[in-house]
Amino acid sequence: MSLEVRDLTISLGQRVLVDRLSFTVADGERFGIIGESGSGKSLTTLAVLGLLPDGITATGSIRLDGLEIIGMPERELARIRGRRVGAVFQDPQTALNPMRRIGDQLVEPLLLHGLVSRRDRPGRVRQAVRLAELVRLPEPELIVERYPHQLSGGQRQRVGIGIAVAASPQLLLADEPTTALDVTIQAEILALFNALVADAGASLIFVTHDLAVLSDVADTLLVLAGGVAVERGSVAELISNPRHPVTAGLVAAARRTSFTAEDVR
Ligand SMILES: Nc1ncnc2c1ncn2[C@@H]1O[C@H](COP(=O)(O)OP(=O)(O)OP(=O)(O)O)[C@@H](O)[C@H]1O
Repeated sequence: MSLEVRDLTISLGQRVLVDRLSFTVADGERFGIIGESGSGKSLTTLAVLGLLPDGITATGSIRLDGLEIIGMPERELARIRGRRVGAVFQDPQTALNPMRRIGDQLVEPLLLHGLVSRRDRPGRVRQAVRLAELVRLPEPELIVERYPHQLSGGQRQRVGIGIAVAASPQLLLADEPTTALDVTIQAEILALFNALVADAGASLIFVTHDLAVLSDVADTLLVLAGGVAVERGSVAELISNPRHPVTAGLVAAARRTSFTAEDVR
């Protein structure tokens, strides 16, 4: 799945929140969007999903395999979300429904897109267990019967990822999916993203404020500041030779926290 964003401008009335942003994500590419809080990362990913909050508008062009997302009617957007583009957000606690079993939530996208029948209970259970296995949840047959509060934070995020990849989308959007997790769990989840996109041949857009995280899951990087793209390039290149002060600040912050010895050499 390729994504082509051209002159994307996101506004709230007269206030421009994202200003003429352009980037391309090739088929199978792992693309990172990084920037400080308020730089426009989340609005950019929401625009790709056609999910901007009420009152916020987008102009320009967002093409998914040539299909224009901006101005697309809601019914058509609903056919794309979950099916062609999967999304994982920061907080698995609020993304999951506390009242529904894990298995039911995992298969929801399959039901929504007609890939399994609501009447086919054995089929639904099989699919739920398959997805639990895919995201490496322990005891898949048992865990699909549980409720979100019975899982750890890392396990809940695995469920969130399972839901995102359930209908085999060819583009996966991840907005700070590891920010709420502690560092060891974070590393496991990043490894899972890498394995899933490699196995599916899917493209990944990974959004974060933490360059150390991106060095593990992205090849190419776009740096946003105040709604504007200030720098772009390969992750290795930007880490070793940041040109914009914002990028240099992100490199310094990552060095202080969790770069491995290999990254900072
Ligand atoms: N629903 C909204 N109403 C008004 N302004 C908004 C809304 N959502 C975002 N903004 C504004 O748009 C700008 C970009 O926000 P966005 O959430 O995309 O930033 P971000 O880089 O994802 O930050 P964070 O890492 O804190 O989520 C910010 O100035 C923010 O205040």
